[in-house]
Amino acid sequence: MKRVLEIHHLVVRFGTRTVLKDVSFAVHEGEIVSLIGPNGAGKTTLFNVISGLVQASSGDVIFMGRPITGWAPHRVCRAGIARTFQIARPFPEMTAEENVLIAMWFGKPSSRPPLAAVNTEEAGAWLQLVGLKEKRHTLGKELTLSEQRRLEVARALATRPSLLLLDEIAAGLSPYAVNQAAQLVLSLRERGMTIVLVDHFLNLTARVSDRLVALDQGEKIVEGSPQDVLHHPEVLSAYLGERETAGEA
Ligand SMILES: Nc1ncnc2c1ncn2[C@@H]1O[C@H](COP(=O)(O)OP(=O)(O)OP(=O)(O)O)[C@@H](O)[C@H]1O
Repeated sequence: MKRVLEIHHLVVRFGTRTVLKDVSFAVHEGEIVSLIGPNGAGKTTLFNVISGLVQASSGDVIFMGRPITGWAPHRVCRAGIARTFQIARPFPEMTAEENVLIAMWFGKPSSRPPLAAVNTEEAGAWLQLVGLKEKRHTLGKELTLSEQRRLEVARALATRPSLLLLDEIAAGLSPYAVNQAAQLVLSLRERGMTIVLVDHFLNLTARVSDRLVALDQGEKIVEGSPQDVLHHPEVLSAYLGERETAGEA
């Protein structure tokens, strides 16, 4: 199976603090892989390194076989990696449709048509996919939290990525909206999209993921099927905060 993303021995330091310690894993085409771990484990930092917002101290990010370590965010996006953010930030004074049109335009630098000529039908299709077609004329600032999150996904998809990074799409949502988010991820999987997901809702990640990669305090502690990882003693211990200290009786 083709490797879309490879993380090799990634280390990130902020000053004297090492927040990612020799992390390695790979994501294959069509897979959904979730990064899990308690607060401060390093999940968002890992997303930030992949998407070019944080520089790695050492190690490599390989995308579709070529190193992209240290690339600027716009270059990473145009290479085919799109991400959503924990805090959705649509353009507030633009409609949902205009938000998607901008993303479509941004994602096509080589054959960029004038903005006015970008295809509203295609924008409608992305909005339909995330369940927002009927909100296409609603301003970004008037959408609910759940709708803004879905608009983020539509904007990310509109850049036509080969890899989608979804950061906390279910945080702060009602159980109904969490379920909608899970359905959306599953529908993207059916379309063959390769996805890396960070989410605190373990029953969402377990339900939609092929594999989980568990981090704790910047280290990868285990990876494997959701069933295996969620029952792994080190994962249970990390979530319960019951780490044993070496040397203790
Ligand atoms: N710019 C920064 N400067 C210094 N320390 C940082 C910076 N960004 C993150 N950290 C620290 O790095 C560690 C990992 O943070 P990160 O946000 O990646 O964890 P996380 O697993 O995403 O946590 P959460 O689930 O709470 O979002 C934390 O201890 C955090 O305080």
